[in-house]
Amino acid sequence: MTLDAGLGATSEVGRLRTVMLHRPGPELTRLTPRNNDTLLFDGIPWVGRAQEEHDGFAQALRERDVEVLYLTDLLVETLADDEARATAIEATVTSGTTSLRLGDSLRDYFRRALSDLDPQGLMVALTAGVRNDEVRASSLVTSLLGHDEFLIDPLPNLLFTRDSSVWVGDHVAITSLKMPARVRESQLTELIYSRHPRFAGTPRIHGYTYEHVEGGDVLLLAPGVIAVGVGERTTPAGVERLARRVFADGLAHTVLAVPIAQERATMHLDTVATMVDVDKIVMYPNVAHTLTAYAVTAGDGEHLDVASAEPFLEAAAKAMGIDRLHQIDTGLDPVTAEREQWDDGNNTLAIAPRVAVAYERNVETNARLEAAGIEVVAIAGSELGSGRGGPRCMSCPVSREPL
Ligand SMILES: NC(=O)NCCC[C@H](N)C(=O)O
Repeated sequence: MTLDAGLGATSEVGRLRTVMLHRPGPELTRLTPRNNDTLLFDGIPWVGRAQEEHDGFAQALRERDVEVLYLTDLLVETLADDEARATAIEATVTSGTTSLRLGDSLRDYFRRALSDLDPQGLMVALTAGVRNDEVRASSLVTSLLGHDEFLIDPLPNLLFTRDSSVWVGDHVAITSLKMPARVRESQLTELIYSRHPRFAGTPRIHGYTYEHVEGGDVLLLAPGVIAVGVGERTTPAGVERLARRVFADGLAHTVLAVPIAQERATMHLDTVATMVDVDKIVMYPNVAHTLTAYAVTAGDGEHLDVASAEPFLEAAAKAMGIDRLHQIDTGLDPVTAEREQWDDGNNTLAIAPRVAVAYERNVETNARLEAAGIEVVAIAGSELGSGRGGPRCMSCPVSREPL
């Protein structure tokens, strides 16, 4: 197996060649007012409109010569292989909360029932989940659980492909997602990256059973410099493991560990800041003066050298070897800034230096981006946004040109 020489990314802004998205599908139809909080959505999206908005996003990327891969297509292609199917089924039925919910009889039932499905049917079962009233099994567990309870949970947050894997150079990190509703997502990316012919053989730097690291926290500020948010999702131990590994594999010389508030509004570092040029960052102004970073570099052997906390923008510029990392949206009034941050105004996806996809609704932040010379590719996201993620969250760059 020879790897595609162009796989991977060393920055946030190198010309985007290939991206992995997930077009919202039947998993979103599983959301109800009773489960949306647990499933990490702030509302019940209008699924058809969310799909239209997502198609608009994909189209905007294709019009700029970006190849769009869909996670579910890759998954169905991967599941064509018998061994991959068996691995996927076993991982699902033995996965933490699912395994505990099913018990022995239903676990065995699902082993058989899922292996009877074709790759497309299996993909739908794994992503949209299976409700109690959708199985033919009858057991003590099916009798006692409510008819509309999930035996296998749906994965509505697959939409946010940023979080379930992240490329660092030509290596891929299979992330370890913190929230129970998302844990199974990276079993699927693990399967794709290890068994899909396009990716098999890609070197790894993390795994889904390791300490928590989520892709939305990982920002490739410049070749060799990675910022990692540490807050609600990525843990201190997660960034420690990642740092050790990227140093050992020569993928970075500095990791900036960036504490962020453990709150839903700032669940990942990319909810407060994203790169839009080699030396420009759009950043939630209400945190700009308080955000700090611990610069981590390789020490002797396994030891890591950890510098004292410094203001983020200063630590980043120093590590990147530039005079200044310019913050774009200074001057936004705090209430507008708060509203637009909630709606992912700072969560942009750069297609190239100074060209970034952003939600159209964040008019004030977008105006500042334009004023700073950034071309804003505006997309609709009123329904997509109910999952609290913007263009960066909804995309996993698989290939970017080096700067
Ligand atoms: N990188 C990101 O900020 N991703 C957005 C994830 C939203 C999802 N509903 C979650 O709570 O995990």
